[in-house]
Amino acid sequence: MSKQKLVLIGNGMAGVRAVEEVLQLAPDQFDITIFGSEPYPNYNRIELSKVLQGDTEIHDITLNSWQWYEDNNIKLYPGETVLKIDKDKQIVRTDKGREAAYDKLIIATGSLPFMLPLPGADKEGVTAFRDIKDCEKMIECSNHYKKAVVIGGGLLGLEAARGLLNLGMEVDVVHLADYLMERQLDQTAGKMLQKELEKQGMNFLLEKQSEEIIGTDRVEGLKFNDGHQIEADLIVMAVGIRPNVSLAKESGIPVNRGIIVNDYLETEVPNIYAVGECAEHREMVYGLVAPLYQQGKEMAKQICSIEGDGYQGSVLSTQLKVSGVDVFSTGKINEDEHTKSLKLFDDWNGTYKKVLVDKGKITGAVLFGDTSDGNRLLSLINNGAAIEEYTESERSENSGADLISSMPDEEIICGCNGVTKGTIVEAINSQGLATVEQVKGCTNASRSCGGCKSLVSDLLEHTLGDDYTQNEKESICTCTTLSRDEVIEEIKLKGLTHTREVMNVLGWKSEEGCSKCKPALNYYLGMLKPTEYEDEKESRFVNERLHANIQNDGTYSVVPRMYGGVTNAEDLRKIADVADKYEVKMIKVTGGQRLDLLGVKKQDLPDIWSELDMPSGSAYAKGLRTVKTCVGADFCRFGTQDSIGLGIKMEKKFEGLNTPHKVKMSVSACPRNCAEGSVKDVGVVGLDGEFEIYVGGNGGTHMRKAELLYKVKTEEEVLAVTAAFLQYYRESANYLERTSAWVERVGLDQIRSVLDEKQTFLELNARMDEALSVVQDPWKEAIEDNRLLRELYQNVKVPAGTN
Ligand SMILES: Cc1cc2nc3c(=O)[nH]c(=O)nc-3n(C[C@H](O)[C@H](O)[C@H](O)COP(=O)(O)OP(=O)(O)OC[C@H]3O[C@@H](n4cnc5c(N)ncnc54)[C@H](O)[C@@H]3O)c2cc1C
Ligand SMILES: NC(=O)c1ccc[n+]([C@@H]2O[C@H](COP(=O)([O-])OP(=O)(O)OC[C@H]3O[C@@H](n4cnc5c(N)ncnc54)[C@H](O)[C@@H]3O)[C@@H](O)[C@H]2O)c1
Ligand code: SF4
Ligand code: FES
Repeated sequence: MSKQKLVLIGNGMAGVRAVEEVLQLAPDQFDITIFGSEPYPNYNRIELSKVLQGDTEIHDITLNSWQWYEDNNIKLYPGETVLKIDKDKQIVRTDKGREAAYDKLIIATGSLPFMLPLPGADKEGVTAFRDIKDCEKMIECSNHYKKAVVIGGGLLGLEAARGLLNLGMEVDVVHLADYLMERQLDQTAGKMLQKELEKQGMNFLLEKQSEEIIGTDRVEGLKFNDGHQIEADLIVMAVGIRPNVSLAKESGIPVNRGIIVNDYLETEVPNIYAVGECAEHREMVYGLVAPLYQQGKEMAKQICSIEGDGYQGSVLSTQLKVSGVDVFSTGKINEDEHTKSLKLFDDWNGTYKKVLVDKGKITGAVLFGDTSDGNRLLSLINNGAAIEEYTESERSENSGADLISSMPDEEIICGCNGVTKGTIVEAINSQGLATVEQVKGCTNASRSCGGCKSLVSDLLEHTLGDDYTQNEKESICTCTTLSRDEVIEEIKLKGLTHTREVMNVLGWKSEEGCSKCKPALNYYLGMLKPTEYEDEKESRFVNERLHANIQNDGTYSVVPRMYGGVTNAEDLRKIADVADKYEVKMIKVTGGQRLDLLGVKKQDLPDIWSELDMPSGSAYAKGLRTVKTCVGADFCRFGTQDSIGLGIKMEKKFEGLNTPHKVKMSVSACPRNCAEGSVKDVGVVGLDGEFEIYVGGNGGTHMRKAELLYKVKTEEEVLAVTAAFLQYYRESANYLERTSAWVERVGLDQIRSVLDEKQTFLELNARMDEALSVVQDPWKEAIEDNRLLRELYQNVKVPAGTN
């Protein structure tokens, strides 16, 4: 029998999850086709907040890889929009002129951000916050501008505001109501939240009605209806969303606020279903994933002709994803004439709890400061529990393992995916799961907002007991269940030599690997066998492949090496000549004391490197970037040491070294520390007759002050300690883990105990020397190798004199 054709319009979170449900129920029943306007595979929209806040990167938020579509024989048309549904012929038509016939059609077109129709809203610098494109726009803007205004003090607006603060912008939040998140919180919690966020640096303008966006081409300010106005370089509108129903409406499918569906997510047109934010069920339209995933589950049963109870509507719960602030609300949030409430307000500790009760039953809750009871209250509401069930057990006093052990099996651990304690424990026991990542793969718990990760971890600990710590590991990516340590062990044991071989032999789920594991494996293989391993350039991130940082306008930056931040007339002349000849847009002195040629065209890169005839400054590399130096004893009256000389020696020694993440160093010649050693991976500070070596500092988003590792007497000792420290870091850190995170995780005592062992110290130095023995200047290597040039820089002229 030929398969039925299932077509999905909208390659987003709700639609693709529904397809996953269908595949689970009936893997062979359908030929599946998916159309998605966005040019990506299905990604975790929720994590855009974390991308903006700097906690994760865009390439890490994919939910279903390209490979997943292939593995499930799904025809995916990314970047293709369905314009018409012909419900009589059962065909959809796209903007690329494609037609696809369906037996069953799912509409999952999501929502559109609501943009206030203010005069000036079309100016450059005004954006929504809905997709990857918006997120990139804000990140890009933060590189050039200072002042951000977020309109809307709801969940989205506050998460955007936190992200923009992290990106170094000043942030005003403009809100219509008299307290924040008035749709999710009561006034007490809303005001507590405001205080907390003000402490974090946000500025609030409440009860403000925006009237006009000011500026010429680009936004310059925002004006209110009371005449007051504020400056703005960026305006983010986060004032709610509207179901994206135009396609359905124009195709004659009945629509109210959303596309009208019954309990089985069927529209009024035969064989057409709607799910997600575009669907309206019992007059409700939802904007959170938990209800959308419940809808998908019920719809999948119906599509696969499996009897089910149908979707009955959802009790909502929300949690703000801003670090340092715990807020939770569920169900009803404000009292009325039918409700009574239990309230606990602790001004001293900054916690607030309100539980609403209607006819003896719990109907809602608002929690601030301590949200550990959140999921339990949600479960109690869902089960129609009486308030006594909550008050009689004082579980919120407990934490971690105690909290977990007192939970009944039916309590929800992951609100987004509706996964209970019982389901997770069953999966851990029956499938031998040992990590949060594996629980996620098996049950979906923690796959969406990630807010339940610590509960899942507690549950693993509770279920596995002593085995947990031994087993706890995070797999290096979703292509494998193996952790970094296990992969490295297997590479050594089995003598594996190439990334492909590692993936094959170790049973990678995806033959090609992914953007997370490929560069990591390439690094680990190179680190383990520096003299034998041939770097797989295609596995590296684009900047490292091209040896230049790509800029927001598609041009590149060129940073030649200037050891210790010292230059001379000859090098400056070459830089000036190149800048003139290739019309370099800007020459900028970097924070690491280098000269950065900005705005270089890709095809000019090899010529520029050739004409500069200077080594690469590795400003793009996961390796040593710069050694910043102060002027030191030769010129400064406070200087006790030759900081420049030592800095140059360090840079010459470690240049070109591959490390798990970028490494920045500095040398200052006295404790005034002008080269800022406290925020460097390695910061050397000269004292009279000795040097202090500080490690693990970071001046970026995750600020960390470096810690004193050792005091030593000579420059040779500085070089040897730095080599041992960096080699230990190279060998034991996870790929993409900065020294700051690694030192924090491993602990300085452990690092010292390794380096204190004389033999180990010498061995680390020897392995470092081996790694350094194969280092080549990447620019020189590229311009001397025609094949490499053609492969990497297509359309590039090959400089004269190369082979
Ligand atoms: C920054 C941010 C943070 C969030 N945080 C949370 C959170 O913490 N918790 C939570 O529960 N929810 C959160 N949400 C909401 C959650 O992401 C959404 O509820 C969810 O993504 C909705 O899924 P959906 O599939 O209905 O819509 P979407 O994910 O928007 O997917 C719809 C897709 O359909 C495509 N499309 C539309 N029309 C067509 C067409 N004609 N042809 C082809 N393709 C089309 C769109 O381009 C889009 O890719 C957040 C949202 C944002 C923006
Ligand atoms: N952590 C989470 O769960 C999370 C995070 C982000 C987004 N989301 C979801 O994304 C969707 C969009 O979020 P949202 O915050 O935009 O929607 P929202 O409707 O929850 O909040 C919008 C806020 O903007 C305010 N507002 C409306 N008009 C305004 C105006 N003219 N000036 C100033 N303020 C105005 C409203 O008072 C409201 O508080 C929602 O469905 C939300 O649930 C959820
Ligand atoms: S760190 Fe000390 S020696 Fe170096 S420039 Fe500053 S004051 Fe002078
Ligand atoms: S609660 Fe959001 S992923 Fe579990």
